[in-house]
Amino acid sequence: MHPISREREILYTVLNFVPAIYILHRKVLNFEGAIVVMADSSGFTLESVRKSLIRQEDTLVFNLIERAKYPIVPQLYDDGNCPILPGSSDSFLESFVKETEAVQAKFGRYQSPEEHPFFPDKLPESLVLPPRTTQILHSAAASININKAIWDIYINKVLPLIASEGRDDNYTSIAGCDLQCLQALSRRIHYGKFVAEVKFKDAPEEYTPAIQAQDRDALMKLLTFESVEEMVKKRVEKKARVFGQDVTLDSNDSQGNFKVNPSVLPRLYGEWVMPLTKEVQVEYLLRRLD
Ligand SMILES: C=C(O[C@@H]1C=C(C(=O)O)C=C[C@H]1O)C(=O)O
Repeated sequence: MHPISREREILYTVLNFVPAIYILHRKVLNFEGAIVVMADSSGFTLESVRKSLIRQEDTLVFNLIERAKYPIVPQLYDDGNCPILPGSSDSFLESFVKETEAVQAKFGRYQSPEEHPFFPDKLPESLVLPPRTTQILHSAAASININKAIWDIYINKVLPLIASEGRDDNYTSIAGCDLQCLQALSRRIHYGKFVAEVKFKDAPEEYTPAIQAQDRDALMKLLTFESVEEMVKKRVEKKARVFGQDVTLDSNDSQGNFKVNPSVLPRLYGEWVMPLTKEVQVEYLLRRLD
């Protein structure tokens, strides 16, 4: 055995303590969970928030188009009934999402206040240092996660609108598409926290009495803009037409063939995405003065 030098010994001792120093640093500075932060609050306006929601429409429409390539394969969604996942009481998709979230948690995904896990229990600690950002949201934002409802709606209502039952052995590719859709829906709907914060900041005198009275209906009325919602529905239908057409070198593309029926999009937004976004807004506002 080579005798190790005094310098090396010191170095090894320090390295041994690195994980402990890191954890201590996170606890002391209260970075645990890194809930409510953003790069810079100066550009945080209702306009910038709406711009983000518009860009997120593109993501969601593209992800639905990708998912529509595949059928609905029941073995992916039935608990404990997956022929290639013996011994698991979860469905293939649940297992896939849990394991993927664990990896992404380690790489800091849930340090972002825009991201919410579907299976928050027992997620591993992040290995990544939290970003150095400014706090935008009230700390109560961290307690709002409606992914259970989003999961149920996606599997039971949305999927049947864009695909039908069939056989396909590409389980992992299909589950990957499902995860993309679920994450895009979750990000869009929970973005309601930012919408609510900017609306509150713009008019605290209007929102405060309704918050103090814990009046959900009054809050819902204050934050709803029907004309904006109508525009959103028209725009997402158009996006499904434009993004989902068959592109050829002929002059008249598509001929009415779309990868996702464009009428699904206004329905998705009108029945689920916007109502849930508003639900998140109300939940956030109810806690805004805690
Ligand atoms: C997001 C907003 O708040 C509400 C929710 C909307 C949505 O989810 O797209 C649209 C209009 C509002 O009724 C907004 O005002 O932009």
